[in-house]
Amino acid sequence: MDFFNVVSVDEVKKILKENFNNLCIGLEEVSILDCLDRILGEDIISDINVPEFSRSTVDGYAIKSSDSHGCSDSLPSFLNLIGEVNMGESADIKIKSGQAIYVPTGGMIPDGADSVVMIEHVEKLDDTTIAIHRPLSYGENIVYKGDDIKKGEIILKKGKKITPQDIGVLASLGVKTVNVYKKIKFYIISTGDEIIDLDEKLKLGKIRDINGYALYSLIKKLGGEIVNRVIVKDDYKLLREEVDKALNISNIVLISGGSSVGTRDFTYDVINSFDGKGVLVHGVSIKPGKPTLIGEGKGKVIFGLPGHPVSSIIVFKTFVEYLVKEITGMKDGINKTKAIMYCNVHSSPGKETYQMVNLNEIDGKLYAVPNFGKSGLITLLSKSCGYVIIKSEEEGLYKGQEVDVYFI
Ligand SMILES: Nc1nc2c(c(=O)[nH]1)N[C@H]1C(S)=C(S)[C@@H](COP(=O)(O)OP(=O)(O)OC[C@H]3O[C@@H](n4cnc5c(N)ncnc54)[C@H](O)[C@@H]3O)O[C@H]1N2
Ligand code: MOO
Repeated sequence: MDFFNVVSVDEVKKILKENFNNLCIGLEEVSILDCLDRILGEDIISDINVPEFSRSTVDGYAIKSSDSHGCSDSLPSFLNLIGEVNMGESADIKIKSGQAIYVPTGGMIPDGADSVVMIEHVEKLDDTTIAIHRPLSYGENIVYKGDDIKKGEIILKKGKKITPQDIGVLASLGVKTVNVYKKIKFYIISTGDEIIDLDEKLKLGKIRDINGYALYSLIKKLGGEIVNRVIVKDDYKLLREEVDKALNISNIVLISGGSSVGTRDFTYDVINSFDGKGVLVHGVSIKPGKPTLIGEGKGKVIFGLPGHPVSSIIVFKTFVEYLVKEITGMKDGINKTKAIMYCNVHSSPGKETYQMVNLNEIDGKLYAVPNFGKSGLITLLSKSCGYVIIKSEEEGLYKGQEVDVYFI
């Protein structure tokens, strides 16, 4: 007998996409100094070329490269030095064949020049004559106008998680503020008569709130905002009151514990008690994490995460992160690596199994070494760097098989 109406991981993702993809969180304008790790809410299109003028990458003499062709130590090219370009100023001087102009690193390349010979490769014979001993190719030591960024180019795409180097790009364009997605507001509720907070005295039968703190940190890492973190007793009325409050001030409510079908598991009934679609998912063919609940109330998302710490974290990573990425179009780069299975691992067919692993480098090859343990043990995760996913139709993974290791 099964009290759950179990659906697959892919079905859950489909349900999330269909029901919450349009969850409106809106955009806000922030200074580029405050936009690190935020999700860009607009394409950034350059309205200038960067650089706006061709620049020298060395201290040297701007010349026509053809004037250096064929020269050597024994047969130098002699050029007429006609002036210099000042840093930060326009080079309103033009060179012809047989002429050279001094240019500092970053200085503007004068019209007519197509290369810069470094001062170490030049012999200055007098104030108006230099000798070049090695030939230069066309474009040598020059960054051309628009080489970095072209006018009209989409240089940063909507959905990108903004990095320090992106902020450098924005500065190069003279962009002072950008539109980013507002931080998704999360409300974390840990339920259970046995759960106590860190400052309470630990008595037999009680355990500390692990999930509240781990979820708090996962949300921060994901770029969300935590509006509140509370512990609520196993009491329908108290839990309903707290969720009601949460739905009014957050976008996503996370309730950990009480998601199963025990006599003191109230999350299911609480989710169904609000205006809205109520429970959409109760039970996922995933291990750990089977008793997961997902629902909608007052237009907001409610996740009932299983109480066991490993399960709640895996479910967060699998579904909450997925939803946040769907809503914001967030692309945050590579979060996995290829490795070789160190040994055989069995799974529970019919369930997508998340097997914790560590990465070990042996003879230059990266191995995924499994860590075994129960989903109630938080150290199973802290001792692991990630997990491998065994699909529900597979019976396990084989020693030597190539796998993807997802970082936690
Ligand atoms: N009859 C069945 N019982 C259970 C099933 C099942 O299929 N049939 N599934 C088991 C699985 S798998 C899990 S996971 C748990 C999930 O149950 P709940 O979500 O209702 O969680 P609780 O019963 O409240 O707690 C489970 C466990 O986790 C500890 N816990 C809860 N919250 C926290 C927290 N914030 N920090 C640290 N630890 C927490 C709690 O003390 C329990 O030990 O259901 C199984 N049962
Ligand atoms: O699935 Mo439970 O979530 O194994 O511990």
